[in-house]
Parts: sequence; structure tokens; C-alpha cells
Amino acid sequence: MATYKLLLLPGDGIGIEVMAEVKRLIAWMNQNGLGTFETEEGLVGGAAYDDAGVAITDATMALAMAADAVIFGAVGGPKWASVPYEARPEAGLLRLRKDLGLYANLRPAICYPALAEASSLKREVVDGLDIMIVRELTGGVYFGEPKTIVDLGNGQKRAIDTQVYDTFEIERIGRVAFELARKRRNKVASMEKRNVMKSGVLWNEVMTALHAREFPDVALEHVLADAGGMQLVRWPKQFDVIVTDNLFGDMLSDVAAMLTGSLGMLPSASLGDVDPATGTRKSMYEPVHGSAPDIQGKGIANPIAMLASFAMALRYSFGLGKEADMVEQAIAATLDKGLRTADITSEGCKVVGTREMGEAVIAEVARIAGK
Ligand SMILES: NC(=O)C1=CN([C@@H]2O[C@H](COP(=O)(O)OP(=O)(O)OC[C@H]3O[C@@H](n4cnc5c(N)ncnc54)[C@H](O)[C@@H]3O)[C@@H](O)[C@H]2O)C=CC1
Ligand SMILES: CC(C)CC(=O)C(=O)O
Ligand SMILES: [Mg+2]
Repeated sequence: MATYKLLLLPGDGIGIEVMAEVKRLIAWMNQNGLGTFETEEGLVGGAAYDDAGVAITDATMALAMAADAVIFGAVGGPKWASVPYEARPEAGLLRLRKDLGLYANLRPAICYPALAEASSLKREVVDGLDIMIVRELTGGVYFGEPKTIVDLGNGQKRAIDTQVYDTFEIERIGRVAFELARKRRNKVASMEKRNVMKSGVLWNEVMTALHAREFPDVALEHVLADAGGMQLVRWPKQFDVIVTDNLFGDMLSDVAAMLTGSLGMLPSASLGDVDPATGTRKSMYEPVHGSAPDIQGKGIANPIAMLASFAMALRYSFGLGKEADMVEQAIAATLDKGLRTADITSEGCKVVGTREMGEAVIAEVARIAGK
């Protein structure tokens, strides 16, 4: 059995708490012959800033480069509200994404049947929901230059963020979306704002050409991103794959998270190109949520997004699809039994903490694996 090298970056706040449950799962899988994983751990975000004055050190970046996959918790928090902008915790995450070339962020939003009641929307709107948001992750306004605040000298300041997209960036994320759609329900909704943004005009043009040239068998619709947000809460089941830019993808995936019951449910995979020489790709797996300062240290964070992110690592980085299915089935079975963390609780359910939920999921993996 191949040995895989994982770099674990718990980060800050509940990142550390939910990562503890992934560590428990990895240890269990190692002990029970479901995989062979070697783990190393590093600091990122506020934890790295406290230790070394930067949001991620070059040494930790080198470990990330050498790993078969990075498993990331979450960064940030009020403690670091006034650190220099370049050293803010979130800068560590952005550097990992950019330097590892992780341009494709897959954010599946699946509403587990047991959780249809936990959504703020009506059961029939979310029951059976299964959509995939494909967010461009290394371009757009989060990275474009100039990015600055200038003093205008008259008591006013001007903040500048720049939205930049080149054809190749739109094409490669489009390709990821169309290829995923072919394995799903064969539908792509491309979301931009061509009515007010030049980047939206180019996005639309490139997606249309790519579709005609390489993916005419997939249904493509163009949706203005604001209307897309509205449609996501009106009737989300109309969508299969949504492809969009970095900023809109960030926002729309938080919206989609609430369809599934909680931000604590949404996993993600961030992928780079496959290296033709080795057949491998750089990758990082992280929950969609942040460090949740409002609940940190209470032991009540939902570890499911983090555990499901690890399941995505099994599937997308290690070809362990069967094991990934087991973890996902174990999550569903745990929810079916009525166990809930506080963020997804509903009447008649048993509220448990982070650790109890992690242990319950592992117990279900063991049952499914016959161990
Ligand atoms: N990938 C990352 O590391 C991200 C980091 N952040 C950072 O996290 C910090 C807090 O940001 P917020 O806007 O509060 O977003 P957040 O995602 O941390 O929290 C939003 C709300 O969702 C709840 N929540 C999130 N994850 C949960 C979980 N697993 N279980 C139960 N409840 C959960 C929180 O308690 C909070 O009420 C900020 O510094 C922000 O920049 C935000 C988003 C992503
Ligand atoms: C840099 C991150 C904090 C941005 C974000 O919210 C996300 O990627 O989900
Ligand atoms: Mg976000």
C-alpha cells in the first residue's frame, strides 16, 4: 500500500479543534489498514504570526510543496486584528493557494436527508440538494494589483482592489467545471457580472467559446452572479455545477453552506494542474468555514466539514474513492442516528460536542468497514 505524506495545518480557533478529529480519523485508518499516512504538522495564520511574525514561514511553505496533500483547518481571529496587513492570518492561506497553484476550488454543497430540517429554508427546497460550486482561487480581486490604500492628502483616502482575469485562467477553471459536470448531471451555470464588469464580459466570452469548442454535450447557462445568489436560495436544485470567480465563489459558497444546514457542513478541495510527468497534482483540503472566534475553545464546533474535506483528499489526491465513500456514508449514518452539534441541532436530536461527533463518525466508519 502506498504511503502518503500529509502536512496538517490546523491554524487558529476552531481550526485546531476540528483538525483534532481528522487526526483521530487518520490514526484509526493507519491502525486498521485503510491507508498509510505519514503526517507532519505546521503553523499557519495567527499561530505562525505569534511564533515567527509572518502568517506562514518559508520553511512551512517548503513542507507544503513537498507534501502529497495539505490538510488545512482555519485561520484568523480578533487577536490579530491590528497586525500589519501583509502578516494578517488570512495572508498565510492566500500564499498557500497562490504558491501551490491551487486554482480550482471545489465546494460541494450536499444536504444530508437528516439535515433538511436544519436549513433555514423549507425542507422541499433543500431536500436532496447536491450541487458543486467551482470557484477560481488564484486570480481575481483577491490577488490583482494594484491593491492599496492611498492618502489623497485632503483628509480622504482611496482604497483600490483590482479585478484581473486572463483568458487562460478562465479557460482552465471552465475546463474543470465542464469535466466535473460530465460525471454528474451534465449542467454548468457560469456566474459573472458582464453587465457591469469587463472581467465578466471576458469570462462570458471565454466560457462560451470553450463550451462550443470542447464541451458542446454539456448544457451551459450564463447567470448574472447577483441573480445567481437569489436563485440559490429560491430553488437551488436547478443547479448542478456552478463555475465562478474568486470573490463571487467565496460569497456564493457561504450562501450554499446555509442550504445544507450550517457552514460547519461544507468541505472543499483546492487543486492545481496534474503534472504529466508524475500524474500527481498539488492539493489542499479545508472546510469552507473560518476560525469561528464566537465558539472557539468551547468544544462545540462541528467537525463534519473538516472530516468531509479529508474524505475529498482520499478521493482526489490518493484515488481512495472507496474509503472516501465510507467516510461520507459514516457522516450520513451518524446524522441519521440523531447526533448533532449545536449548529445543526433540531428537535428530538442529541446535541454532542466536537470530540463526540468525531468519535461517532469514526465508529460508523469502523462499522461500515467491518472493523
Ligand atoms: N479558510 C479560512 O481560514 C477562513 C478564515 N476566515 C476567518 O475566520 C475569522 C472568523 O470569520 P467569520 O466571518 O466569523 O466566519 P466563520 O466561518 O469563522 O464563522 C461564521 C459563523 O459560522 C459559525 N461556524 C463556522 N464554522 C462552524 C463550525 N464548524 N461549527 C459550528 N459553527 C460554525 C461560527 O460560529 C459563526 O457564527 C475571520 O478572521 C476570517 O477572516 C473566514 C473564512 C474562511
Ligand atoms: C482568505 C479567506 C479568509 C477567504 C475566504 O473567506 C474563503 O476562502 O472562504
Ligand atoms: Mg469564505
